[in-house]
Amino acid sequence: MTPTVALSGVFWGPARQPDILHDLSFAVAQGEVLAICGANGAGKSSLLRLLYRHQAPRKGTVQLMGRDLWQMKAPEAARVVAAVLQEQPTDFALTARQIVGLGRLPHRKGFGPGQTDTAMVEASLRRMDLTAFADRAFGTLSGGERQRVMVARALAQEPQVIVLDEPTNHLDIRHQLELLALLRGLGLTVITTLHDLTLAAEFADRVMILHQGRIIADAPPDQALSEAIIAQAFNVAAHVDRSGPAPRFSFQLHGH
Ligand SMILES: Nc1ncnc2c1ncn2[C@@H]1O[C@H](COP(=O)(O)OP(=O)(O)OP(=O)(O)O)[C@@H](O)[C@H]1O
Repeated sequence: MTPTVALSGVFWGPARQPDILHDLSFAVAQGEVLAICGANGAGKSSLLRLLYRHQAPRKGTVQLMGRDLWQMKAPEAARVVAAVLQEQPTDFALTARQIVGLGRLPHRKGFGPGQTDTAMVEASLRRMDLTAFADRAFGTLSGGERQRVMVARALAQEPQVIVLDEPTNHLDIRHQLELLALLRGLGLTVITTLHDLTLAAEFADRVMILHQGRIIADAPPDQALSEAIIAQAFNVAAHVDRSGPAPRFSFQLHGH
């Protein structure tokens, strides 16, 4: 089966500067949940930007559903891949419902929203437990509520792939677990960065570890999140206790 997302020999760097991402090759199957972990500056957000067609690779190819992402027009790519990002470049005066409605733009044919658009927006609001906040201005919502609006907007986009940058930031424990369970339950291909290794271990089918722009592990969580790999990626001494139902990670600075 054609993978949903496939990168082959991808290099990327800012204009006139050296490469930041080096020779990335991997494929993600339909419905797979991939967590990308790594230290600050490892290249996680840069990699995500290649997946939602924000920046083109310097070398190599990024394919969606077997097609080169850069051969697609932007709205076509937006019908396949939705992104939930840290920065929220939205008008704070818009209501939550209006922001979720922006997710329908790649699907709209006529001028105004049709019945399907309205139904999708309402379903996405309900799914993210946002019905009570639907008419509030985005700027008046808490950080966690805003994050849920951004996820609802991505759901309204009806994508096949959802790309998320640290989606659990700002969320309390219950909403973190709920969001990750919901993402798993969608049956979509999910590619997300996660700083929390415990959440990555519990939630992802596969964990990719980036270190200085290179993939140093790409495997099921118990293999990718080994003490040796964590030590290399984060420059700390790591201990993984696998005696319980879920792995427990503890860390120490070297020499302490
Ligand atoms: N447009 C750019 N111009 C210059 N440097 C950039 C640019 N984009 C990214 N970088 C640099 O590339 C490196 C990787 O950045 P990136 O944001 O991808 O890391 P990250 O793994 O997401 O980090 P964090 O965990 O801190 O969010 C960093 O050193 C960053 O400063």
